[in-house]
Amino acid sequence: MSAALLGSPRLRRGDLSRPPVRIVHLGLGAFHRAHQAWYTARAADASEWGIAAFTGRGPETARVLAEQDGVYTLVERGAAHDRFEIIGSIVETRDASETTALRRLVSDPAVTVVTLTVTEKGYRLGPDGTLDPGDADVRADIATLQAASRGGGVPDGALRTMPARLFWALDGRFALRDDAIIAVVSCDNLPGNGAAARAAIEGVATVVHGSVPAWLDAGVDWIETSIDRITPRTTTRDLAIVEENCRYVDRSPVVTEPFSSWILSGEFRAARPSWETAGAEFVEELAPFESRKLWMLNGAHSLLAYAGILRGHDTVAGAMADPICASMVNDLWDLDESILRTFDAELAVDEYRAALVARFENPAIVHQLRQIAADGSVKLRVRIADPILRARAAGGAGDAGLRVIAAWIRFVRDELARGHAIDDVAADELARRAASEDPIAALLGMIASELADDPHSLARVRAQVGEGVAIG
Ligand SMILES: NC(=O)c1ccc[n+]([C@@H]2O[C@H](COP(=O)([O-])OP(=O)(O)OC[C@H]3O[C@@H](n4cnc5c(N)ncnc54)[C@H](O)[C@@H]3O)[C@@H](O)[C@H]2O)c1
Ligand SMILES: O=P(O)(O)OC[C@@H](O)[C@@H](O)[C@H](O)[C@H](O)CO
Repeated sequence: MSAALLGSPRLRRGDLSRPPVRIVHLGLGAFHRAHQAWYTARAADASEWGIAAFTGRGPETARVLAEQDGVYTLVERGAAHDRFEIIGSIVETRDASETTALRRLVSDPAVTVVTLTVTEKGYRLGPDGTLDPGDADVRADIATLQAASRGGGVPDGALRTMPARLFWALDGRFALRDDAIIAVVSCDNLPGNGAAARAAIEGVATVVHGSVPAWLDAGVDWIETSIDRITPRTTTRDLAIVEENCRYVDRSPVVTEPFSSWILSGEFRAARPSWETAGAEFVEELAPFESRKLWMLNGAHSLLAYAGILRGHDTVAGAMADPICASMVNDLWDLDESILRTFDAELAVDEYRAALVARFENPAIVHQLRQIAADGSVKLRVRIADPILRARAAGGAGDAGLRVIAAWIRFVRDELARGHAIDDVAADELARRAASEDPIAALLGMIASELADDPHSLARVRAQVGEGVAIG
């Protein structure tokens, strides 16, 4: 029976408890709801920790979830069957434009945690890891904040970027009490994501205040995390599956895989949920775990996205079933592994690798390659260039990684040749470089200038782009 014919009631909070707001989240997308909100809901002290979540760009998710009192269904999709769970940790949902409410909530002393999933590009950092002064939205936000510091206000909708919004909210908190410690927990796929969040806020604060405010480190704990749970975009078919199985209408369910991991590092001087009771791990040094995840999972995802699309595939599972793509993934993992094995940490690379194969091959998770392919100019630096550069420094060739960059260059050029718009935060710059005298060197330099300056890397990428056979 079609879901539309079932006439089921709308999902509501009902008897599910409503914990008080003590966490503010920025970036109310699918991943936050599959991951941090799920860990918070399963923690032993879940009844004490409610989340007020803000979208990043548009009001739709906040509006739809508000109609359901913030409650939604988490569909855990294994290869053989779905498991349905109602999550109630989000108790308030708001649009990104509501910065007055954001500042009020972050200023509440009961709130001691801010989490972030605003995408890699949402940090507005340049290649040197500091706030990008060339970003027009950043410049506009700084002008708004400077006007506010001269006595004006910041009307809702005036701030466009996460760094400015979070700065404005934290500045409000510390204007009231300078000892109100809070933790900012970045959950985006960036290496050193806590430091990245700090750099973004520092960049805004330094211009607006003329100096680094004391609260930046005295008041804020910048937590590093490695976050892992494959969460594709929800489809209309998923809404129907939820209604058919749960007999209620949920207009905003989230579908995710059974696997989940959250590794955190850093001191929380103020209170936080006991996420460890829900399976989160706390470690002294995060970097090795983060490299394992970003290089092996996200790096292979990007490989499958570009090589897979070039070879006519749509999804991760579809591309993994292609022996050429699967063999490229294996080669990339050999490269990653050769570096990870030199790290002083128990990384269980063999087990991680075997688990990744099963996760990527899960036929029930329909993860669109085009979703992963977006913003390659930002993502490849982290996922692919980093292991190549380390391999080159250790005397290796790094060819398996260079092949991924070659696939990306072919993808970009193919898309442009077909007249398609490239889904990338630097789409204009990509088009400019692709039309330059030496497009391969220019595009490679966008991922890492060191690779464009390295004769071996440039020659390999030229050859691999030219070969074409292996990737398309
Ligand atoms: N989906 C996953 O499997 C997964 C897994 C691990 C980590 N992550 C991290 O979470 C991020 C979000 O993933 P998702 O699946 O929730 O995506 P999504 O598209 O469902 O949600 C993204 C959220 O970020 C906001 N956003 C987008 N661009 C922004 C910008 N420029 N500035 C501020 N906010 C912006 C959106 O409005 C939305 O709230 C990823 O980019 C990644 O860093 C995702
Ligand atoms: O979310 P992005 O865009 O950074 O990357 C796309 C995928 O590689 C990513 O979402 C993975 O599914 C995720 O990181 C798994 O934990």
